[in-house]
Order: sequence, then C-alpha cells, then structure tokens
Amino acid sequence: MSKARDEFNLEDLREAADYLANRISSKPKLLIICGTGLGSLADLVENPVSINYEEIPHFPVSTVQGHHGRLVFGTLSHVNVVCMQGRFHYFEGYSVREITKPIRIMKLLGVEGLFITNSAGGLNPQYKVGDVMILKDHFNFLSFGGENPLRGPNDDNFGDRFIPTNKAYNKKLISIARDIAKQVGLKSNCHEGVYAIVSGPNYETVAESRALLMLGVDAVGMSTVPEVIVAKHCGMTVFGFSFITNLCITSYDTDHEPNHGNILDSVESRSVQIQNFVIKMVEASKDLWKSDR
Ligand SMILES: O=P(O)(O)O[C@H]1O[C@H](CO)[C@@H](O)[C@H]1O
Ligand code: HPA
Repeated sequence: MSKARDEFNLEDLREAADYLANRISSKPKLLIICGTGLGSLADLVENPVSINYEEIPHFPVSTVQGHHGRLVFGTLSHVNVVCMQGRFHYFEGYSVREITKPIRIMKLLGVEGLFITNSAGGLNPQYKVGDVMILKDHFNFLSFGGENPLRGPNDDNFGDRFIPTNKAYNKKLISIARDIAKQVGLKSNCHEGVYAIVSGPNYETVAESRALLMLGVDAVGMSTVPEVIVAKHCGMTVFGFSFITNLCITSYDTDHEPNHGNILDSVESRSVQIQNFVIKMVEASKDLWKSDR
C-alpha cells in the first residue's frame, strides 16, 4: 500500500513559499490570522497584494462562510504583514497538519510573529457577547485524542521533537494588549483567559459546556490551537485573542440555540474597536518585527 504524502513535505512547502516570494515585493514579518467574521482586519493593510488560496501550490482552500480564502500582503503601522483572510478547521475534513501548513510556509518566507484571532463561545460567567478574551493559555482537546500537528516525522529544519507550550502566548504582548484594550474603549469588555479547541462542527451540549467550565476553560472554539503549536515549534512569537460571539448554554431551561449567522452578526457590531485594537498592537510591538532584524 502506498504511503500518503506528508502534509509537511518540505519540497511542497518550499514550492508554495517560492511562489509567494515571486508575487510580492517585500517579505512579511508578521502573520495575522483572521477568525470567523474578523476578515475585515485585512482591510487595514496598506498597499495590499491579494492572492487567492486556489492560486498557491499545495495550499488548502477555505470552505466556511465568513472566510474569504485569500492572503493579503502589505504594511500595517510600517510593519510588513500578511493576513490570512480565512483559516482552515479540522471539521472541514482537513488533518491538523494540513490546517497548519500555512504557518510553515510563512516561516519559510521569513515570518517571525503570529497574531491569531478567533470567534468563540463564552463559558466564564463574567463574559458577555461582544467581549474580547486575550489568550493566556489553551486546552488542546484534539491532542488529548492524539490529533497533534507535530505527530509524525519531526523536521529539524523547523524545530525540536519535544517542545514546551506552557509559555505559548507572549507575556509582553499580553501586557501591551491590556493597556491597548483600555485605549480603544474595551477596558470593561476585555479579559484574559483559557481557550479550548473542540473538533466541532456542532456546538456544545449542555453537559459538554458544564464540563469545560469545570476544567477551567473560559472560551471554546474550533480552531487556533493547532496553528499556535506549529508556530511555537518553529520559534514564532505568538499573541492571540478571541471575540466572544455567543454564550455557551449551561442550562436546560432555555430555548436559545447558538447559530453561525448570529455569530457573524455579533462580530460586525464591534469591528471598528477590534480593528483599532489590532492596529495599535502592531504599532506597539513593531520593534519585534523590524524588517532589518
Ligand atoms: O475559530 P474561528 O475560525 O474564528 O471560527 C469559529 O466560529 C465557527 C463557528 O461559528 C467555528 O469555525 C469556530 O471555530
Ligand atoms: N462553541 C464552539 N465554537 C464556537 C462557538 C461555540 O459556542 N462560538 C463560536 N465558535
């Protein structure tokens, strides 16, 4: 029986990175992944060059409503950035290695930092719809079931076989984010918490939401963690936040049900504040991403 080609095959990753390098005039230092409904973050990019995922060799394609499926290269606060307007999820049928392929391609292009965003359901009883949660840690339920993107042959070109993840989210960037949240008017709507990935695509049962809460999870979604693990493996500096689009249901006495349409609408309501938050985060951290470093 023939063995399937490894999604992290270096030749394929290099082919994709070389293709992108030939289409852009300056290489990015910072990758911004736009979560569900947060694609308008890419509208902030100056002198944009957009490349559809379909055009890039070996790149996966987006299948979820609210994810455009293109890379937007350009500058933000004088930093060379690339936005992924659309990400990949395990529930779409992709393996966790396929989901995280873009991280390795960007590393080959010279990216040193990752700003990762997502839409998530709030579990912490203090959270409200429209709040922001800065990620201080995560809980990888996929990995508990063996679905870790680093499972399989380790490529030493990128990083070591065994890596720590207890400091996955950069503390300095978290502290900067605290101040910036106040500046953009998010003070009482901004929290620091633990994000958990579940496979989806169904939203949680009452029993599942209650269990997640007991385990110390503040917000739950279906993304982000695989990308963060692969970014840490290849030495990137990571900052992440969740936009709380709905509250997880922990009571049997309600008729309410979460749905993706409402989730997209709730992001819309705060998009300007979120954009300002991201612009100021890039501005405040720009010494980390200087192009001549
Ligand atoms: O994590 P992002 O891509 O922001 O999207 C979140 O929103 C979708 C569910 O409404 C799921 O895909 C979940 O992961
Ligand atoms: N659960 C899981 N994923 C999500 C949710 C949720 O409530 N909201 C947005 N993404």
